[in-house]
Amino acid sequence: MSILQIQGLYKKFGQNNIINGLDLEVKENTIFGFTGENGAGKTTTMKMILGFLKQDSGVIKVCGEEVKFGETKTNKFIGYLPDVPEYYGYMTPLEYLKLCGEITNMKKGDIKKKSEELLELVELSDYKKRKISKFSRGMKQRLGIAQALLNEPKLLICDEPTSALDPIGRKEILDILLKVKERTTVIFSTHILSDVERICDEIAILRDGKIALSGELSQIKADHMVDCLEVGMKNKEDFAQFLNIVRDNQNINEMQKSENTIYLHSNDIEKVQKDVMQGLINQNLYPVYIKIQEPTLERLFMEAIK
Ligand SMILES: Nc1ncnc2c1ncn2[C@@H]1O[C@H](COP(=O)(O)OP(=O)(O)OP(=O)(O)O)[C@@H](O)[C@H]1O
Repeated sequence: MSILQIQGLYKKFGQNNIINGLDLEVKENTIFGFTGENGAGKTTTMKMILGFLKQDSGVIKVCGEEVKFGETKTNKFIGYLPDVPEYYGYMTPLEYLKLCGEITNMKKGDIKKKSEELLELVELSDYKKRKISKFSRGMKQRLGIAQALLNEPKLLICDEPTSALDPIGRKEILDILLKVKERTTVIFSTHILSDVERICDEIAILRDGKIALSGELSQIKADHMVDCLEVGMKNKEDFAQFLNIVRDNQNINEMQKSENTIYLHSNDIEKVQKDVMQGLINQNLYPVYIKIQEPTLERLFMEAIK
């Protein structure tokens, strides 16, 4: 089932077409990486999904219900983590979550139970009675995730949750989002492609106000296989013997070597793969691995935004 559907979305600021015919679909229980260059319009799109900003035209549906600007009806399905969450620094996480629960009319008993459970999930249980003003940025982001999950949303929208964090803080957030996937769908906007590669099942790359590339990350990679076969050999001796197999292959355009690994480039990579396998069998040689290289997300991104 689709949690989010966007069709023909347009948004101008002055004379600038920021969102220009955007179509998007996010399936249930995925982590969806929404990426694009700085200023591509990611935050603008999210604000329209939340009904905070009015689109010029187009339809946005969350859990099948149409989003209407200024109305918060569809936001009952959504938990939102802004890029820089704001807090009352004098409060503790427990007090803050209690306040959020009361504002949204949760039952008293539920607030307490849910707060404890979520603080455990985001690994802040040991800090639940400390003042938020003393928290690091990463801890504030983690508390933001707990807050966004308080009402058990069907969709969690995170706007650049890792951008301002160091590698440890980033890993903590990514690990939490992976755990969160069991209970909700996550849209994760970022321009940090390695983060997308680490946790996202599906991606969309925004370019010129519309989607330049989207789909399952593994499928996109499979569709954009690089014309390069990578073969790893056990040791120098096997590597030298392997070189004799490929040295005179007319289908190989270029060879690169690194330690006991060789990269074979060709316009007919399947033919080279067959020749290499046959050669290995004939010579009774066993590679450590042999694979057609996958493109990196960075390469796909650069191609998509060209
Ligand atoms: N209220 C506004 N008025 C005028 N222009 C705006 C407004 N909000 C955003 N913009 C412009 O729209 C474009 C898209 O901005 P947006 O913040 O959506 O991009 P983004 O993809 O989230 O970028 P970043 O990764 O830098 O956060 C930018 O050029 C921005 O300056």
